[in-house]
Amino acid sequence: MTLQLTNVNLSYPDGDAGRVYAIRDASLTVEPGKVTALTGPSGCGKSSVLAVAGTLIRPDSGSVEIDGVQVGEMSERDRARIRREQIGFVFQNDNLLPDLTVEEQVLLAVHLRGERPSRHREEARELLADVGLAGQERKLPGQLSGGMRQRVNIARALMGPRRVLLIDEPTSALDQARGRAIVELIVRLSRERDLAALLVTHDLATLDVGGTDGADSLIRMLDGELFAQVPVG
Ligand SMILES: Nc1ncnc2c1ncn2[C@@H]1O[C@H](COP(=O)(O)OP(=O)(O)OP(=O)(O)O)[C@@H](O)[C@H]1O
Repeated sequence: MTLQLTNVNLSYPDGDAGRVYAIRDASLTVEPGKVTALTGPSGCGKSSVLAVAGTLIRPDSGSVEIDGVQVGEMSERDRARIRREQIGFVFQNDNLLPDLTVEEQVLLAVHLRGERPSRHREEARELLADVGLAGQERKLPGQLSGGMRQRVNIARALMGPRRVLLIDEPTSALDQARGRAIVELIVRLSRERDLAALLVTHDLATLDVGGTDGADSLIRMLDGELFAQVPVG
């Protein structure tokens, strides 16, 4: 499903009646099965773009569409449903709960949707095997490496019928080789599952943009503006 932002503007209140303009007239399209990387200096607005794309924040103006459906104009209740059912989030910090096993972390996503986790055990196991964690299902996060924890995070984000994957700095805690492996995993899963993936990163060395295992395109962001969606070869 295509993710499309068109002419999005976003500002936050900033002290006495001032505003800080985090996103300025930004448009981008992420096609299903493609990974678009978004990069730029700290504070340029990258996380704000993810928050708008993920229906966590309503923009001041402009539209957000998932598969042609305007999500910006939906009620908060419908936006929350879209978020639960269609959008997978992977954040910088893995947010894993220390007392839950790897399998339980992944099944938590199902539980939060109000479904019975026991019905999804097989799906969770297959997903964990797919991200390279077969045999690790009963481990606790404290027993895993940083790269393995990020894989759990990715598996959790993919539980259920996802269409869009939003990823914030997934490699910041990893060395370059492990970071590259995580980006390759995100690319492979996005292709296999036909997900529109938007990946924020500072870590250009892990992207291999235009390569067979790398991101499909790269957008640069500066002071709230997006520049050139480049399909680099
Ligand atoms: N809740 C908020 N209230 C006020 N200002 C905010 C808020 N969130 C972000 N900002 C401001 O909006 C601008 C964009 O922030 P954002 O976090 O989107 O940037 P970023 O590129 O993701 O930064 P980083 O790479 O450091 O995470 C910054 O000037 C920031 O200070």
